[in-house]
Amino acid sequence: MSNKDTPAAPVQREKTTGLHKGDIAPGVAKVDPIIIADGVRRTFGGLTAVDVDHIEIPRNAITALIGPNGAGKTTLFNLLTGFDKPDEGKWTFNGHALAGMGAHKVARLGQVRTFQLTKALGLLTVLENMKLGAKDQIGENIFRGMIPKLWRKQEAEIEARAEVLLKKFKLDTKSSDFAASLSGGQRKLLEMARALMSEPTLVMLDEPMAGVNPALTESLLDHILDLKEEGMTVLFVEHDMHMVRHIADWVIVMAEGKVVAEGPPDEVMKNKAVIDAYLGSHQDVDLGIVTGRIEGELNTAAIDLAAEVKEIDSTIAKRKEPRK
Ligand SMILES: Nc1ncnc2c1ncn2[C@@H]1O[C@H](COP(=O)(O)OP(=O)(O)OP(=O)(O)O)[C@@H](O)[C@H]1O
Repeated sequence: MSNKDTPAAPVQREKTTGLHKGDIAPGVAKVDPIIIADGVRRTFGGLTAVDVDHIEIPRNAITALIGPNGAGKTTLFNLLTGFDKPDEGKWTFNGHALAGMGAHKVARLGQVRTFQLTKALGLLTVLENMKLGAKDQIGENIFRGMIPKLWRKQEAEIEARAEVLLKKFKLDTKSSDFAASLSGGQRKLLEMARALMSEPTLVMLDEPMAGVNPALTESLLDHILDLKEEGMTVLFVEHDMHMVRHIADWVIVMAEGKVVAEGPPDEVMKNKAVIDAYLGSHQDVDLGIVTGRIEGELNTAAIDLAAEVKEIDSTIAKRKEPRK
C-alpha cells in the first residue's frame, strides 16, 4: 500500500481546560457559560425528577451529563430544549431567556438536540430525514410558500447542505435508503447529521453511543470532537463512562434530580462515589484501545470490557425498542 492509501493515524486531540472559575463544586461558575440555569425543578406527582439549584454549561467545550438511571438527566435535557416545562426555574442560552419557550423556537436560536430514529422516521429515506432537520423552511410559511421560485431555491440549498453532511458522515451512498435499514451506529450518525442541518451553536446528544457497535465507535467519537473544533458546544447524556472519560472536557454528575459533582473527567472520576457507581473495576482501560483508535495491547481487562460494552449496548437497544 502506498503512503497515499494509508489511513491517517487518529490524532489525539487536546482537552479544553480552564473552564471554571474558583473552587470546583456542584454549580461552579464557568469562565464563558453558554447556558446558565437557576432553581430548575420538575416534579411528576410526588416525585421530584429535577431539582437543580444552579448549573452552568461551558461554551465551545464537550460536557457530559452522567448519573444513574432515574437521576433526572433526560428530564433536564427535555426542559432545556423546550420539550417539557418546569414547575419553577429559569435559564438562559447564549443570553436569551428560554424558560417557557417552545422547542421549535429554542432550536431556531441554535440549541438543537438529537432525536432517536422513531418508527415513523425510519420509513423516510436518509435524505428526507436530513431535510426535516433544516430550519426556517419557506414551505412552512403559507404565504412565502406560495412563491415556488423561492422555495425551489431553498430546497436546492437544503439538499446541497444535506449532501455535504451525508458525505462527511459517510452516509452519502445511503441517501435514498429507508432510514430504518441503517445499522445502530449509522442511525446515530444520521441523528447527529440531521441535527447539524440547522447549523446549531449547541448540540445536545442523547446517549450517542447506545446501540453502536465497536466498528463505528471511533467514527462517532471523531465526529463529536469535530463539532467542538468547528466552534460548537456539545452537551451529551451518556452511560458509557469510557467514552465520557475519552472525549468530555467537563463532567456533570446528577443523582436524584440534583447536581452532586462536576469537574474535568479525571478529577470527577477520582471521586469515590462516582467510581463505585459507574466505573467498576475497569476504570483504567482506555476506550481508545478497546475501539482500536489508539494502539495498545488488548489485555484481558480490555477484552472483558469490550464484551461488557457490547452487552450493555444490546440491553439499551432492546430497552429502547418501541413497546408493541
Ligand atoms: N413523564 C413522566 N412521568 C412520570 N415520571 C417521570 C416522567 N419522566 C420521568 N419521570 C421520572 O423522573 C425520574 C427521572 O427520570 P429521567 O428519565 O429524567 O432519568 P435519567 O437520569 O434520564 O434516567 P436514564 O439514565 O434511565 O434514562 C425517574 O424517576 C422517572 O421515572
